[in-house]
Amino acid sequence: MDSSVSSFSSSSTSLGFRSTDFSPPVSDRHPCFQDGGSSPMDHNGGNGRDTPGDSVSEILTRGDLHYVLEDVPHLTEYLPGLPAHPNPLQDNHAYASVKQYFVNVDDAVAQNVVVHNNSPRGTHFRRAGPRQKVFFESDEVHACIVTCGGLCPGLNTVIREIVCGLYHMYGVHKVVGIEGGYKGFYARNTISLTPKSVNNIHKRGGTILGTSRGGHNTSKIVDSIQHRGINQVYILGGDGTQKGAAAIFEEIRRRGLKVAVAGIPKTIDNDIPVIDKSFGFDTAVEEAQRAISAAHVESESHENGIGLVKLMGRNSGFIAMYATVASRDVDCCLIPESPFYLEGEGGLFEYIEHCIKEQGHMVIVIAEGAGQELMSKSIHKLHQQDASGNKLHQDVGLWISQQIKDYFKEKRKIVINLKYIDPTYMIRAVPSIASDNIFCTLLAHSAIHGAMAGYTGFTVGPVNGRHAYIPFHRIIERQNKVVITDRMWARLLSSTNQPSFLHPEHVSDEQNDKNLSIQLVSSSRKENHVEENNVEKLK
Ligand SMILES: Nc1ncnc2c1ncn2[C@@H]1O[C@H](COP(=O)(O)OP(=O)(O)O)[C@@H](O)[C@H]1O
Ligand SMILES: O=P(O)(O)OC[C@H]1O[C@](O)(COP(=O)(O)O)[C@@H](O)[C@@H]1O
Ligand SMILES: [Mg+2]
Repeated sequence: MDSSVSSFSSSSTSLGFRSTDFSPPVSDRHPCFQDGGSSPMDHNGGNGRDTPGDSVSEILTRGDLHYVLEDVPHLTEYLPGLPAHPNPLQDNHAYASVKQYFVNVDDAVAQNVVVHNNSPRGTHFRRAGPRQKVFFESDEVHACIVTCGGLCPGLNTVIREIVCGLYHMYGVHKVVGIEGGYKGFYARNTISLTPKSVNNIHKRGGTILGTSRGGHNTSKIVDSIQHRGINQVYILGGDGTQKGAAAIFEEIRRRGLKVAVAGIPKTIDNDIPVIDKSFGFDTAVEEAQRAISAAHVESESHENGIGLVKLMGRNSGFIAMYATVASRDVDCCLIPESPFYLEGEGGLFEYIEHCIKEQGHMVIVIAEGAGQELMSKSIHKLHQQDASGNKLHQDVGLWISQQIKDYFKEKRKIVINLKYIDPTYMIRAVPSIASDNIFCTLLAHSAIHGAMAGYTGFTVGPVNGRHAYIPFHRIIERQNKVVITDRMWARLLSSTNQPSFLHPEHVSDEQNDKNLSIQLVSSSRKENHVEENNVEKLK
């Protein structure tokens, strides 16, 4: 068996806000495995669940060897009489021949696949994929798709694949697009989406539906869903959007509606936790290479040339980090997770001077959220937010360009040639690359299979390479950040040779241990050699 997918096979103790007893074996009891298809049982056997309507955020099941399943809700929890039907996929000419096409009902994806002898089995998520039984008949489905937040390469691909997947796999013909993000539910008309109308949209950047920030009014949105007779809601968006999706799901459940809510995580910042990666991220990193290459060419062609590239990354520096490691033309990468300082020993200016003296040029990549604290010390600006409540950053690229120019002109009397490239919107407005298109297709299909099978209140995404249904609360409880004590940041430090920017006076006793590993790498880089045992500490 694949180490990242396991099947639950023991009796269990129920814990958490709601609980599930999986004994006897789930596969005997789950409606998806029942022939009649109209059992009133709930999706885990009608046992141990709280009464419908309770505010629930966690569904935990525990098993042998500390197995934990963090499950997602199912429509039958609050609609216990809901009939199940055979999955029409079994008669689909393309899929009928696939051996074991339907996933086992108790298949789960392990969050942690690195194990030791006797280590606990740990947290698992329900494996995504088609089930033998569905809880919607094809002609009953009225699906809608909405895209929210910032743009991201691949949005149109996901839209296309939801429409085509519903149509071709499940015979669903009623799919509408909500225009302009969440507010479109109550302020705009819907547009009909058919395989024909979406056929070529994956070749375009952006979203054919439009997007927006702000405007999330839960009751107006659910009123609109109810009045339009929509029963499957596919929501594409980042952390803010998934919070909104969670609120919509809770309200739908409170009203007792037969409506499945499926989230598809979208953000080029890659700041969504649990999942391996968000779609469009690879495209953004690829596109960023063009800007970095241009910066490199410019910097190499001028005396004391400095190419400075600003990349997106509000709170997380993944794009900057991956673009840097991929390119190898970058001498310094600055991200929000790794504070830096400008002047003095070990500071940015000293390193820039070292680079231009040694190489004659250098390339700096800076994430938009980096250095914000430094900047606010020198520029006094009111705290501003966008319509969704996200903090609006000041332009760190412009600011740091000016700081570098001023320092070398006034304090070092060195003429430098700095070219600032800001491709931030270019890297997210492009169409997705082929690998992201495949990723988007799988995400769309996983979401469709989950909704058709009656699951709701979930976000779909890859966990250790396997698609899983993840409860909303796990997605929205925190943001994914670059861990500067992990190996990837060490790879970056070793590739750029940049300093760690750990100013001695900023290293508190409490942080000493954490920072030690970074300092070790920083000093060992001078010998062009990173000891394996130090790298181990970076994990
Ligand atoms: N805590 C929240 N509760 C409900 N809706 C939210 C919340 N945060 C953001 N939203 C809504 O989600 C949408 C997108 O959020 P935003 O933060 O702009 O982008 P992203 O989803 O990409 O992070 C907006 O319409 C916003 O109103
Ligand atoms: O100018 P906009 O459209 O608000 O977008 C800017 C933001 O969008 C992002 O690219 C992605 O953010 P979201 O995932 O929240 O959409 C951020 O890196 C950036 O700060
Ligand atoms: Mg966001």
